[in-house]
Amino acid sequence: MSGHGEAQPMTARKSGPLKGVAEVPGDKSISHRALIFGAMAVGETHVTGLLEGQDVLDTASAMRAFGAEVARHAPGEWTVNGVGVGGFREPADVIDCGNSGTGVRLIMGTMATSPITATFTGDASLRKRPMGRVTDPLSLFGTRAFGRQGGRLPMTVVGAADPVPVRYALPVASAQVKSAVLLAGLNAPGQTVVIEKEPTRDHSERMLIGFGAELVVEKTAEGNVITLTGRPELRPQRVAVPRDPSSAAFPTCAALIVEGSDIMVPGVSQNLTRNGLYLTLVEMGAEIEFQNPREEGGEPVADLRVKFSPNLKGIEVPEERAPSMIDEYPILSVVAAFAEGTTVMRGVKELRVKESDRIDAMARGLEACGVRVEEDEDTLIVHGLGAGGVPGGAVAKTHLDHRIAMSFLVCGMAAKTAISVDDASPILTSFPIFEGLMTGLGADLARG
Ligand SMILES: O=C(O)C1=C[C@@H](OP(=O)(O)O)[C@@H](O)[C@H](O)C1
Ligand SMILES: C=C(OP(=O)(O)O)C(=O)O
Repeated sequence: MSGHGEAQPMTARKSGPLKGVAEVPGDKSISHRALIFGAMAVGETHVTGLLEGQDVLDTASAMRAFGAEVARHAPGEWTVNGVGVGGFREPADVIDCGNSGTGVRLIMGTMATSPITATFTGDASLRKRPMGRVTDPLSLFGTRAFGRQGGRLPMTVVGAADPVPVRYALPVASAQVKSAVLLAGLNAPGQTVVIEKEPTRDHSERMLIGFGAELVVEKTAEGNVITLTGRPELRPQRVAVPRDPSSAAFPTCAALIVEGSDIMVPGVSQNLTRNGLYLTLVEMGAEIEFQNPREEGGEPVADLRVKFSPNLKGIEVPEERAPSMIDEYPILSVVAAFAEGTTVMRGVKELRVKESDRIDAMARGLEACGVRVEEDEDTLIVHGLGAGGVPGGAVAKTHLDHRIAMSFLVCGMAAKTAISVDDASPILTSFPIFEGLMTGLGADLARG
C-alpha cells in the first residue's frame, strides 16, 4: 500500500537484561515467493508461517489482481489457487506494491512474458528505486516498459506476446533481478539461462524445483549458471515458511549489546546465501551457540543461544560475504559501534538503493549518537566505542526504511541515553510483532 499513514515516533531506552525466547515471524523472501509461485501453479498451494507484513500482504493483493485466488484461513495459514504458468489475466487497476522492491520486481518478471499490460506503483520510497535493472533483462524476452525518468515507478509493463528465452549474466549481485528473469523464463519456450558471479539468496531456485520446474544450477568458473526449462506445469505445494534470519538479526544483536542478556532465537536459517551476519558476529567475538541443527521448510536451521558479549572486536567484513548479509549491514553497524576497534564494511554500494540510502541513513544516525563513522560510495567504516560506550541521545531519521528504524531502536536499548526514531511505522512491512517481541524480552521501548 503506498498510502503512508501518520509517522509513528518510537523511543528505546537503556534496557535491563533481555531474557526469553525470540520467535520471529516467517521469512519475507520466501513468503513473497510462496504466493507468486503458488499463483503460477495449477491447483491449491497451502502455506503455513506466511509473514503477514505489509510487503507480503501487498503481493497477496497483486496476485488476486492477476487472477489467482488467495485466502487467509488462520494466522500465517494461507491458500493460493493458481492460474498456471502464462495464465495471468490483465489487472483492472494499478498494482500497488507499497514499500516492497522484492514484490514489484518479482511480479514484473512474472507477468513479463504474458500478453497483458500492467501498471505498477509504490510508496515514496519504492518510487525512488531503480527498476531498469529488471526491465533491461526483461526487454530481451520482448517485454516493453515505460516508467518515469531513471526507470522509476509508476511504470507500465507490456508483456511479450511471443517471448523468446534469454541468456543473461547479472551485472549486479541481486536475487531480485535473478528471480525476475527466472520467473519471466517460466513462460518463454526453451531454456532461459541466468549467470550469477556471486551467489545470492537461492530461494527461487529451491522453490521452483519444489514446484516441479526443470531447473539446474551448475557451479562454474564464471559463477552459478542457472538453466530453467520454460513452460513447465507447476504443481501446487505445501510450503512451511521458515523464520526470517533478517528479522532474527534484531533480537540477536540486541542481546549481544544489552548487558546481562541471554536469549534463545529458534529456527534461524543457516542457508549459506543468508547467514553472513551470523558468521561475522562470531568472528567479532559474539557469544552465540548454534544448537539443534536441522531442516525446517526446506532450509537448514539452528536454534541460537545468544548472550551479552562485552568483548566484541571490530573486523574487516569480507567483501564477498555482502550478498549473504545485504540487509544486515544496518544492524551490524550498530553492533560495530559497541565493539572495540574499527569495523570496515566494503562492497556495500547496493545499500544505497534499498528502501533508503542505508549507508547515509546509518552514518548520519550513528554520528548523531556520538559514533565516529567514515563512508564513501561503496564503504562504511564504524569506529567502535566498546560495550556500553555509545552516548545516544538523538532522534534518528528512518526515511520509510524498516531496517533503519529497528537498528536505531536496538541501538537505544544499549546506549547511555535514549534514542528515538522519527517514524517506526515502516517496521510493519517486515516485522509486525517487533515492538511486542522486544518488550517481551525486556526491552524498554515506547511509542512517542
Ligand atoms: O530476492 C529477495 O527476496 C531479496 C533480495 C535482496 O535484494 P536485491 O536483489 O536488490 O539484492 C534483499 O535486499 C531483499 O530484501 C530481498
Ligand atoms: C531491501 C529489502 O526489501 P525490498 O528490496 O523487498 O524492499 C529489505 O527487506 O531489507
